[in-house]
Amino acid sequence: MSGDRGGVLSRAAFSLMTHCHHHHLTHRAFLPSIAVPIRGAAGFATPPAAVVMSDTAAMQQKRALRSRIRKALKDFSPAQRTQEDVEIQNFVLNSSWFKSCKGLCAYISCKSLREVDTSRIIADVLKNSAAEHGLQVMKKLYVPRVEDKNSHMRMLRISTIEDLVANSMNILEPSPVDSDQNEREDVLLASQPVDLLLLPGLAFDRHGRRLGRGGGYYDVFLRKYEELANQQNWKQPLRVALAYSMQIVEDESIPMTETDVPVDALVSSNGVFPISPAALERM
Ligand SMILES: Nc1nc2c(c(=O)[nH]1)N(C=O)[C@@H](CNc1ccc(C(=O)N[C@@H](CCC(=O)O)C(=O)O)cc1)CN2
Ligand SMILES: Nc1ncnc2c1ncn2[C@@H]1O[C@H](COP(=O)(O)OP(=O)(O)OP(=O)(O)O)[C@@H](O)[C@H]1O
Repeated sequence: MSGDRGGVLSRAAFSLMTHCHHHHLTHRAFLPSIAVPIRGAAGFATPPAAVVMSDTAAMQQKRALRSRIRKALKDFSPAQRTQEDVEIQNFVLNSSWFKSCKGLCAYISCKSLREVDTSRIIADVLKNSAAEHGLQVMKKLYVPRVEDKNSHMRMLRISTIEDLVANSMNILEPSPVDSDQNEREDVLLASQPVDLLLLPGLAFDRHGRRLGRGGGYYDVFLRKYEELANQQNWKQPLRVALAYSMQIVEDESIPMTETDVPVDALVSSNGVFPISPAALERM
């Protein structure tokens, strides 16, 4: 840590780091030395009170960071964006944790929001000819549908790209019922767990902190799913965020508030960066 510029947050981050040195990060050659797990093996540690800066200060800092990243994304050259889209999706598609996953939640990327493209990943999951799948069972895929403005989003199961319709924000999302008028399965009501969550966001850091678009949709969903998995005695799914290199920011830039849920790993055009102990074990 360089000095104490960040005040409370910086000291808190340092104390978190010193608690986590027993994870042998040096064994992972591809992991940058600054990537340090921020929670214990039991799950996400609620940060001590001192870690949480005043909520209004945090909100202002988040707002400023959002507009900085939005601007950078606007200025990102289409050619470079496309290149990173290809590389990021290749890292996911070629990974053992993706190949072996039986169920996942993923976002349907939106071009105008300049989100990391997920179309090849979605297409891969939904490809359904027996020849392509061999003996593998099809992965169950759940994608977001916004239900109301109160940070309420459901993850509904789709089986073809045709299940998606554009919403008022021009994001593709599943219709609530399928072509047979059956309710789609909600991942929070499913009898089987998912093992992977592919997450969007505006900014991320090497500790797994994540800044979303400010709706709280994902934070609320991630909490609910964590609770469900705990109740059911399921293994927690890996929370993996997809990020353009410009979306990965320095350590002190993303303030964490009480409701923020960190991610287990990042995938950027530079590779897969496991962060949490669960990620280090499984990736
Ligand atoms: N592809 C995708 N689907 C998703 C999300 C997402 O981030 N990406 N969501 C994750 O929450 C939910 C939808 N939430 C959203 C929240 C804000 C905006 C949006 O257009 N924000 C504008 C600014 C709007 C404003 O503040 O006036 C922006 O970020 O530029 C879009 C979706 C569910 N589905
Ligand atoms: N678990 C929760 N329960 C209730 N409100 C929440 C929860 N999580 C977040 N919120 C609220 O949602 C709003 C947006 O939060 P925040 O700025 O952290 O969202 P974000 O991380 O950018 O968005 P997202 O999670 O959708 O990507 C805040 O007002 C926050 O209090």
